[in-house]
Amino acid sequence: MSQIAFIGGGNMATAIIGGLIRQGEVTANAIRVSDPGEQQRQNLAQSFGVQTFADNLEAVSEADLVILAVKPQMMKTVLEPLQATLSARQPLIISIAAGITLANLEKWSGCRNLVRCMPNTPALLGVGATGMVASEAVEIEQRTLADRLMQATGITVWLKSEQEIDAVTALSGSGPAYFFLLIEAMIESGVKLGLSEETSRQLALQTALGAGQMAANADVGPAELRRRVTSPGGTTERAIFTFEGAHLRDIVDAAMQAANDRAGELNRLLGD
Ligand SMILES: NC(=O)C1=CN([C@@H]2O[C@H](COP(=O)(O)OP(=O)(O)OC[C@H]3O[C@@H](n4cnc5c(N)ncnc54)[C@H](OP(=O)(O)O)[C@@H]3O)[C@@H](O)[C@H]2O)C=CC1
Ligand SMILES: O=C(O)[C@@H]1CCC=N1
Repeated sequence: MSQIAFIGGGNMATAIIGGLIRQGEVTANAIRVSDPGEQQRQNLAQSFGVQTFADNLEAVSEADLVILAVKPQMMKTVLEPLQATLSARQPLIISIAAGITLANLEKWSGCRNLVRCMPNTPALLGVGATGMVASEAVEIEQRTLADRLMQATGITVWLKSEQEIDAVTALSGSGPAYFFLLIEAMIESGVKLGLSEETSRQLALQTALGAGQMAANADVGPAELRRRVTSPGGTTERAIFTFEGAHLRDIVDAAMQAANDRAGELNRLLGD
């Protein structure tokens, strides 16, 4: 592959570029990033040695693969001025934007070879999770290429249909924030119970890490792992009873439904 262009050099682009370079999947001089922020461009150039541009057209002009990493609300505005160049070159396009459908991406870019991905921020550490779906025109070699690129940031899962990607956004795309919220709340409660901020933070973070690693590596499911912590008549039982009494599962369900619905709205807001 000769050149990869990133349109938008923010949080997720940085995470993916970091993964690609760390894994040796792509060399820095094959990566071109466009972003309006001068500071952002400088940071990317300094951290990774990639080529940066203020002008999107310059970034995509020689690219065989274009990764769209701007906010969903910007997508139409960003793609329409690039349409003539993109439709003439027909690069593989990978969009990581929440909500924006393959149909709209095709309409605005003039490209048929499209992959929609939903990564998440742990991609920064190589432990990301990405859901993926491709348009019908995408050839097997292009699917393999997209898969290899995203695997540089963690695991990939190919979805049965595009309809599933909003659910992936609600689960793993936004999901890190749910766990961070729980960690924040646990730290605050630890302090209320008399621990120092530092002790509470240290213990909450290590507990999150340990629980995540156990859940990922155990040969039993999370319900059984929870049961093993919960001594009959003990402390965990009281805490879980409190969570269930406050309908934690319904709260999680409502939150994920809201995230899923918002993904659809982000696409509809941009209209045709
Ligand atoms: N953050 C996350 O956890 C995840 C995000 N995503 C998706 O990734 C995409 C990017 O999100 P994220 O990285 O968080 O957002 P960021 O705001 O960090 O990155 C977007 C970047 O695009 C730049 N930008 C704005 N306008 C243009 C333009 N016209 N041309 C080129 N670049 C432009 C922004 O610059 P400036 O800031 O100056 O406007 C910014 O640096 C979104 O579509 C989001 O849905 C997907 C999965 C997870
Ligand atoms: O909040 C958002 O819209 C993006 C998509 C998934 C995570 N962050």
